Amino acid sequence: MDSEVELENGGIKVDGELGWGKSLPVPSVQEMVRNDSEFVPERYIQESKDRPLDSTFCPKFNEIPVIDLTLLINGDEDELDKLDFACKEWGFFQIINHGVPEEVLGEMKAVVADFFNLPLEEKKKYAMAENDLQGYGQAYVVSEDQKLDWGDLIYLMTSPLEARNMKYWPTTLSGFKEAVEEYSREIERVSEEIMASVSLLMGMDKNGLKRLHVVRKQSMRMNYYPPCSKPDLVLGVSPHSDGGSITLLLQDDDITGLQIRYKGTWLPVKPIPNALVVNIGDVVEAWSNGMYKSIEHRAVTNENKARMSIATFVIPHEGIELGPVESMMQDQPRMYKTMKYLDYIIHSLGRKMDGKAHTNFLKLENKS
Ligand SMILES: O=C(O)CCC(=O)C(=O)O
Ligand SMILES: [Fe+2]
Repeated sequence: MDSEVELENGGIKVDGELGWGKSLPVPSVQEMVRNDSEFVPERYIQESKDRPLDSTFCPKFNEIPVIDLTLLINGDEDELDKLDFACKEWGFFQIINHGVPEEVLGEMKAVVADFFNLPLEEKKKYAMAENDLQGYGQAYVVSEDQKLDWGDLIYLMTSPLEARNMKYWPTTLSGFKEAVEEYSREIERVSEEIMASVSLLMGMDKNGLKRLHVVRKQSMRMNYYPPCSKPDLVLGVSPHSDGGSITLLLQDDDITGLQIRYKGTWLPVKPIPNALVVNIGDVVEAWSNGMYKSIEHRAVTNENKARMSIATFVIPHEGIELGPVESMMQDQPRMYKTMKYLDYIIHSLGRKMDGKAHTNFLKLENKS
């Protein structure tokens, strides 16, 4: 099948290929800052309502739950209850005792830093092509006058092997491929453990979520946020929710940048060294009939220091029919439609991220 689908952003999706959308080319923020560390062009200055509030305005420093993965694996009921609460109330939690060796985390951060430290000409060899979201560049840029994020990224499909496009992998960079592969395997194990517990909580056997994916895919978005002379006016990543099933984020230990929308206010997620931040994506929100929420989040920048983060997305096969599972419709009515996941991806990728707006597409009318 190779029917073409026109995207709102002007890209063309050919069914059966991986190019699901495209993002317009934008300048490298890192390069801009290297040339002039003071200047912030108009295109990066957010409308007043979207600007990060000064952190001293944050009403209360609530902390997202911390889950001990080893306890969870050992069948600890209290930890499972904590996970249930974390998924319902927060959609976000940090995991500790996850068993990923510190060296693997360290290597991963080091190769990502090495990549962004390459000269621009070198990085451009891995630039996103037309009609592709993999590679070095930006995501969700669909018009010339939309506000831009203060960051650069490289996005790669990491698993399964056939989904990789090695032309975007900086394989000449010593140790990059090895570090990504090792980290990818570890994250796969950790995500399976989390999904096994979430499956139980959703009234399925522990392989329930695994089966629903049909084929589990994994991709990584490696973000680099240069320092910004006006951090109160820009955003590193605009508000969005993640379109996969779950996301596992590795972030710098010493710089707070990630914020989640919690009861209408933006709360910072304070890094715990060597922990992973996990969040529920749109797919689990739909499967759980809205019980577990895919929470809106964003990243802010820092005046003095660059920040890096590595988001690993677990994604089901694009051919699945996405909709609530039976066990989640016993005590409450169906809140979400059933739709082909590919149609949802095309819908989400074809527009600028606007918080959670795109997930309304998944909901039945009049259900919010
Ligand atoms: O940098 C961060 O903390 C957030 C990144 C993120 O949300 C993403 O890549 O989807
Ligand atoms: Fe995200």
